[in-house]
Amino acid sequence: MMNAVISTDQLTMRFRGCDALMGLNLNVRPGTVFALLGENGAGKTTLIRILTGFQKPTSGSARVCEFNPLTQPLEVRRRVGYVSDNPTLYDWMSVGQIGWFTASFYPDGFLQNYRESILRYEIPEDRKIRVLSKGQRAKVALSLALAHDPELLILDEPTSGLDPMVRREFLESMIGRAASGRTVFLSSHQISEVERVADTIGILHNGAMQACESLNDLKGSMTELTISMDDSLVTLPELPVPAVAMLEEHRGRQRQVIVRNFEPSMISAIEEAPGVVAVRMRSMTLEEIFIAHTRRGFGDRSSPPGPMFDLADGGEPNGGSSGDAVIASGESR
Ligand SMILES: Nc1ncnc2c1ncn2[C@@H]1O[C@H](COP(=O)(O)OP(=O)(O)OP(=O)(O)O)[C@@H](O)[C@H]1O
Repeated sequence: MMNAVISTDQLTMRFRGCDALMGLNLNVRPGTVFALLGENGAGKTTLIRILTGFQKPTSGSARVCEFNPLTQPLEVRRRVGYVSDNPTLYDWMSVGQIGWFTASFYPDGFLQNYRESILRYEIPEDRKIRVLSKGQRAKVALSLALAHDPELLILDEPTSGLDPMVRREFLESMIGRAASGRTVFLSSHQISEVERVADTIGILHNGAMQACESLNDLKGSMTELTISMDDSLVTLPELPVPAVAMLEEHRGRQRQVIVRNFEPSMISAIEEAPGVVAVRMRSMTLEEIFIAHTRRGFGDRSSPPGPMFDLADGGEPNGGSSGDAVIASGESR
């Protein structure tokens, strides 16, 4: 079995006036549902276009199913099903014709799988693509991408256009694919949906991977502490090793600190520090973790002295931070 279905080495994509990807190192293991999360413009589509051979990177390299998408695009496409965020289908064909046409590029079994999928989605085969609703087009695109039962399914915003019921069923079917050893790599803005199905999460921000780990590890490693101090000017106590403060906000005498590697047993050490009145800890949802990772200043606190955020001053850093921070190495691990 291969070690990584997708691997990238220092993958960099520079457009004129824009660094879309900045030295990305990524490994996606087989049999996983990997969710790539990122804000608008984070570089998700650029990464997917490189992985599918549609875009040549400025530097660095990528391998998909052990092939180079640039020099071995056919090998890659044979093994990969891909649905872009804006699938282009031949509008003048009917739903049946496009299946028949696409089947000619794939081994036997494609057409039968496609027709079964279309039937399940209740789309008439004789309907022209051009008159389909957005959701029906998405269903046709998904049916085409899945009909050759690909080793790797790459989906860019797969559920946009699908109604909630179909979205849920579709995403849950991805868990079954992963259980059978196939891999699903999807980019999404729908964090709560992703949380139900993904086992590994990558958070991309300004072209750099801020976090890349299993959902359980990511959720288990991040904690929000609310520390009440007896004076708003007292500095926060040092956190016990290996806890690291990643982001800190002031609200008068209260500090909200997002901490990596915090253990409940550390609370008493903080409570005993000078100036500390009370400490509360709370685990974070994936959505909160995502928002924290994409905030200005995240990670700056991991290399003290970090900037302080004062909400009373409109949330702007007053510690002199410039630009966006990255955690530790700034790479996926
Ligand atoms: N062909 C191009 N020429 C110039 N800039 C580009 C090009 N393609 C992408 N970019 C820029 O690269 C950055 C990343 O874009 P990308 O489409 O990868 O983001 P994304 O994470 O997929 O965003 P969204 O969630 O909005 O789809 C953006 O700043 C975008 O403007």
